[in-house]
Amino acid sequence: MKILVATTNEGKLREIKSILSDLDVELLSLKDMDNIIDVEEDRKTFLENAIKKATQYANFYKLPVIAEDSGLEVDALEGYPGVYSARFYSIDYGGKVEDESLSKDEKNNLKLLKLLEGKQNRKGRYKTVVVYYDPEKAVGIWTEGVCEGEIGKKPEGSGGFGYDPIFIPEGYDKTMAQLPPEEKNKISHRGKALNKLKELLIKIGVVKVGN
Ligand SMILES: O=c1nc[nH]c2c1ncn2[C@H]1C[C@H](O)[C@@H](COP(=O)(O)OP(=O)(O)OP(=O)(O)O)O1
Ligand SMILES: [Mg+2]
Repeated sequence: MKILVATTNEGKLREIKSILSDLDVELLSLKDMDNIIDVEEDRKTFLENAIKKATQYANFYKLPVIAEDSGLEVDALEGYPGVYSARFYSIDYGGKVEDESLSKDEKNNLKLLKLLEGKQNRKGRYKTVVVYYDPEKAVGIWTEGVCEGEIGKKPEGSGGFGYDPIFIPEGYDKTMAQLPPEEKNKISHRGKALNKLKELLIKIGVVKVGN
């Protein structure tokens, strides 16, 4: 069976495909589709945004879909960036970063480090909500994952994506970007949520293990 991994984020796509690689399914990406629709993520929670992405993509492409909404919540910033994580650099909270020579991820990380300058409490966590939705069978499942950690003082490492160069997982003394992908997938919010989803999909007979 085919499942569309409906994300525009290459880093997420890579990790989702790797974590689900033991399933007997063909994982498609938006690049395999003839045309790409844009889903506005205007909801207040990861769950609502993930449901919106999963249902809109699934109903448009008439395929079972896995979609995800995730982000970083920082205690000293009242939980920001949260659902604004992808476009944190461009929102009013904490000011905007307009240096067009930087990538979106670099602008997000620069803004976060600036807002945390001199702050003792650097605790934060990655959160994700993953939604599986099959419009034909009217099956919808969602799972969530959290990875506790803290924000480092400067970017380190070249692995992963997004906030990984400044996110130090609990129990580690290096950033997520300094961990090999398989190690990140074992401890990450995404790995936890997708392994829960895998278990449920196998339990209800939607997928099997083995290629
Ligand atoms: O493991 C992660 N390591 C580092 N950063 C991460 C991670 N997981 C989410 N993040 C950050 C990246 C992005 O700035 C935001 C997700 O935003 P989010 O809207 O869910 O994804 P997105 O817009 O990149 O792609 P899409 O919506 O098409 O799935 O949180
Ligand atoms: Mg997004």
